[in-house]
This record gives sequence, C-alpha cells and structure tokens, in this order.
Amino acid sequence: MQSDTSAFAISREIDVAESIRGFREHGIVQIPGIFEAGTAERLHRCLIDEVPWGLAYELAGKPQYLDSARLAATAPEAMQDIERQIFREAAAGFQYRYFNYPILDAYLQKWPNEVPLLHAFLEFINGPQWLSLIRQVSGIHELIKCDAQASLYGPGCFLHRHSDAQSREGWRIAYVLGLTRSWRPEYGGTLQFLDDQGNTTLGLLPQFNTLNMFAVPRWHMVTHVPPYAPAERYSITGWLRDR
Ligand SMILES: O=C(O)CCC(=O)C(=O)O
Ligand SMILES: [Fe+2]
Repeated sequence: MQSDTSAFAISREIDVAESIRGFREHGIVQIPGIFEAGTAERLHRCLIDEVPWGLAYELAGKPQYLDSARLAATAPEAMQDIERQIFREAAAGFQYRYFNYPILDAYLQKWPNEVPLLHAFLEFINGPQWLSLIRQVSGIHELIKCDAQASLYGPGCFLHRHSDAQSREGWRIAYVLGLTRSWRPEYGGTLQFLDDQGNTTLGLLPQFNTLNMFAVPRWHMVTHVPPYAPAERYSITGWLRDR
C-alpha cells in the first residue's frame, strides 16, 4: 500500500440511514452521488482516456481475456471466429462479453500498462473509510476486503444471468460504481435482478456516480447493448469479502 489516495472523497451528503433501510429491506441498495463531484469526474476521465481495455468472455466454461495488446494484434478473421464462438456459447447457456481492466490482477501482477489512479482507487476502497461505510450500510461487519475491475459495455456487450455464488471465496456483497453519463433504457446495459423463474424483479439503469450494492448470491444479469447504442457504459465493479 503506497499510492496517494487523497484523490478520493466520499460525499458528505449520502443519506446513510436511508441506505441502511434499503439494504436491510431488499438486500439491494442504490446510493446516488456517492463521491464528491471531482472524484467521480476524475475516475470517469480515467476510464475514458487511460484504461487499456481488454475483452472478457468465456469458452467452455473457462474465463478468457484478450488484453488490449492482443486485442489490437488479432486479425479481423480471427476476431470473427472468436465472436462466433462467443455467440455459440451464449445461445446455449452462460456467457458474457464485455471490455474490462482487472484492477486487482493488474495490481498484484504488476502489469506494465498499469493505471495508477485505479491502483490508488483499489487501495482507497480497501481503506478504513470505504470499508466502514459499506459495513455500516450492509450491517455485515465481517467485510475485510474488496476487489475491483473496470468495465465497459458497448454495442454487443452483455453478461448473462448468474448469481455470484462464491461464498467459499468470501463474496458477500457485489458492488457496481456507475460512471456512465446520459444513458437511455433503449441502450440496454441494465442491471437486472431476476426471480427463480427468470422474471425481472428490478432493473437499474446505468447512472453516473451512483453505487449499487447487493447481497450475493442473487440472480442478476446485464442486458445486451444493441449495435446502434451510441454510448458506452462505464463502471467499476467487484465484491466485498469476508475472507
Ligand atoms: O456491471 C454490472 O452492473 C454487474 C456486473 C456483475 O454482475 C458481475 O461482474 O458479476
Ligand atoms: Fe454479478
């Protein structure tokens, strides 16, 4: 831990009591205006300008990652092949396709194209201020750490229904820090919660400087972004863990 985390300021205007009530009642809560405006702005600009996005998807149940260098070096025909495989598996079962930057992996493995602001952010959300806010809102006092990835959903991106059931890894809460401006429901990218029958129980539109957090396991997905969407859905997401 050695980054400068002073770039990050949690808003003093959060309605903590209302957030506690919401989480207790629904296991899901949305906190608008979570950071001071300058913090959100800086993170947003970083995602737009500085992140070397790679492509995340699965093949035969195994996570795949084409990092930004390999993505740029993959010939169009080879890329079409990959996209066909992604679609084939999407039609048959679980699949996802979105751009991401795995902040924790990059941090631990000291990636050469590291993004210093995101590494500082990872340290900040593992610091006392952030963890105590999340413990307070969730009532889960055993939370000890938090991982993070930056994600970008543009046209053709989606994340199929899953529940984040990884209690052996210590996953207790999933969070999504929305850093998306001017989104419309027609652009997809909605974080949908589902019941056991697959009915949508709640859909959250991408927002700017808004924190979604929910107890896991719980069925959820990110809806497909159509080819005509003129915007990109940016967020930082991860899980809060008790081990
Ligand atoms: O981006 C989102 O809204 C949710 C992401 C998610 O569910 C996941 O990464 O497991
Ligand atoms: Fe998830």
